Amino acid sequence: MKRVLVTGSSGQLGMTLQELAPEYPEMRFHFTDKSSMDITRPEEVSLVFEQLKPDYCINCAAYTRVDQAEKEPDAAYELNVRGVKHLVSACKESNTVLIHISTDYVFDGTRKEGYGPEDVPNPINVYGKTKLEGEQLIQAHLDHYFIVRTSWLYSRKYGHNFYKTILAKAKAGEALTVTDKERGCPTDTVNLAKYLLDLIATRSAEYGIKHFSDGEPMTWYEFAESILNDNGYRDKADLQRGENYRTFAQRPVNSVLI
Ligand SMILES: NC(=O)C1=CN([C@@H]2O[C@H](COP(=O)(O)OP(=O)(O)OC[C@H]3O[C@@H](n4cnc5c(N)ncnc54)[C@H](OP(=O)(O)O)[C@@H]3O)[C@@H](O)[C@H]2O)C=CC1
Ligand SMILES: Cc1cn([C@H]2C[C@H](O)[C@@H](COP(=O)(O)OP(=O)(O)O[C@H]3O[C@@H](C)C(=O)[C@@H](O)[C@H]3O)O2)c(=O)[nH]c1=O
Repeated sequence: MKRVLVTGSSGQLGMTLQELAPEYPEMRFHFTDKSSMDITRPEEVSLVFEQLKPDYCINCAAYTRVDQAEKEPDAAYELNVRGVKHLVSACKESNTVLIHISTDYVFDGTRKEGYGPEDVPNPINVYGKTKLEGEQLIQAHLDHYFIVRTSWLYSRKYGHNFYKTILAKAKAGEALTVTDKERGCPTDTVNLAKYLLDLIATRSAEYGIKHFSDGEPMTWYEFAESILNDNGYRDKADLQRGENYRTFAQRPVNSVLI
């Protein structure tokens, strides 16, 4: 029986893992959120690790507000770098395999082709910079880890994401203007969660950096179109291509993961 500790369990990926957990009876899960294990508090992290002695820790806790991170970089750093540092120390102490989730936004997006795990990151916004620093800490201090970079993550059910924003706006009858200048691969949290749990179940993958997405490159505009189509709103909604939507952070033009 593998003991699996999950952090940030009330986020969209964490909630999806909770939903899928019964399908993996060979694992004993311990789901934590900010109130039961705040990853920025080293003493809380140590205590949970000492009590649980997890074989694996899936880190779903993160600062994910890309625009807001430009205004409060320290808050993003606290969670995505310092929080990760505390997890790294605890994993080292308890001999726990860390499964950490990272992002396509570690790349600058200037390549024409997709980005593979060996490509050199060069983040262009605060969120991406803090996520890259988190990755680097893990690589520097742990031998037994998976850094799984994913992209354009969405859950139809849980949390805040582009999918739910677009659908809510369409349902409210709001006009939608969506950029077609950025390209990436949307990823359903259900598919990512299965990939992560299968890493544990099969124990066949080599440690290191992995890329996981649903593998279908598109622009945000095309993603909005497909969301509306899937939900029967394509004809009813007013969807335009355009750059009117106000953002603070720069985003990679091409962040397709391969
Ligand atoms: N969303 C996306 O499009 C993408 C996400 N990723 C990565 O995937 C991972 C999961 O993302 P996602 O599920 O979307 O993120 P969410 O923002 O949905 O969830 C993050 C969770 O972390 C929790 N959290 C915040 N502060 C702390 C803390 N101090 N200690 C413990 N938990 C805390 C949040 O709780 P609360 O809400 O109470 O603050 C929230 O439940 C992240 O590493 C993210 O960087 C990668 C690519 C794309
Ligand atoms: C909602 C909306 C967004 N946009 C644009 C803004 C931006 O360029 C792009 C995506 O918008 P969002 O702000 O919803 O998504 P964003 O927060 O950039 O999503 C990112 O989140 C982090 C956590 C990741 O790790 C990334 O993989 C990626 O999923 O679409 C529009 O043009 N119109 C709209 O109505």
